[in-house]
Amino acid sequence: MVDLVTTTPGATPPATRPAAQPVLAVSGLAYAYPDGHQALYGVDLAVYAGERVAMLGPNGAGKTTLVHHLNGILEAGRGTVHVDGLLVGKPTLTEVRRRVGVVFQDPDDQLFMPTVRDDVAFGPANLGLRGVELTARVEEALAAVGMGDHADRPPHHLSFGQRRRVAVATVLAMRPSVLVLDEPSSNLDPASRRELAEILTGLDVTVLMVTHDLPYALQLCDRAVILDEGTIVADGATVDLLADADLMAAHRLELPFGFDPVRANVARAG
Ligand SMILES: Nc1ncnc2c1ncn2[C@@H]1O[C@H](COP(=O)(O)OP(=O)(O)OP(=O)(O)O)[C@@H](O)[C@H]1O
Repeated sequence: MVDLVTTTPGATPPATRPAAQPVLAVSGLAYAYPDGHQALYGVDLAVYAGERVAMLGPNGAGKTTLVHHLNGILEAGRGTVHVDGLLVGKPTLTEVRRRVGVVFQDPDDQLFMPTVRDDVAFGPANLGLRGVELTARVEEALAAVGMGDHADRPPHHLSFGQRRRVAVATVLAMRPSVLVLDEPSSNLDPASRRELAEILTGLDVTVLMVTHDLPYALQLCDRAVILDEGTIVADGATVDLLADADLMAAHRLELPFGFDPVRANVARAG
């Protein structure tokens, strides 16, 4: 993108300088499935570098439909999606899919090679990486999710939680601009859930996380949006959204019994 503001080297940028470009910019996005079902009605969302944003919403709200637009699995009916300023569409699909790493709910949708190493190498090898460069990329991604010791195992010999971590590594190996996670805590036992949270908070990557696990959203994401009936109905600090009982009830969002988001947020910050 061309920066139209010129500055003297070393000088403070003028106040008129445009705000940072969002990593992910969704504008007026609407989509109807081929059977005519309207799943999205004009979604606007901007996610900035370094943010971790939770996307909340009841069943059928349109969350998965929205995610499928972020890397071009679905084509926008109306509106646009930009990734790093790049318009998502047929001409940009390869680059968009490198920049938007989607980790699906079921790791078995993502792992299909004989070994963990082969699975993690698959994406970067398709980008043309070979030899030591490819090996280094795979090792870096596996180390990031604590699976370096499992590189030569067949993915189907791993536990579900381990397979989910490898699925995250397959995406990290592409060095994406944004990591999109669909229900990352589903089917994990409490220890695996906690370990994945530690991994995700330790990564230096922008995250958009779709989840029904509201405590997990609070633990991992300072900001949350609520999508309902195909539109974004709230966007703000996760703790504020979760503490708004009327908002939560209006969108069929329920906290676990006894969970106090304000207290949990204080404990998290401390
Ligand atoms: N292939 C399809 N054809 C027609 N309608 C669909 C299709 N897939 C999803 N829908 C409809 O689009 C709407 C949004 O579905 P979507 O899967 O995006 O919701 P969601 O928020 O991800 O739900 P959940 O929390 O249950 O995963 C729903 O009403 C759903 O029935």
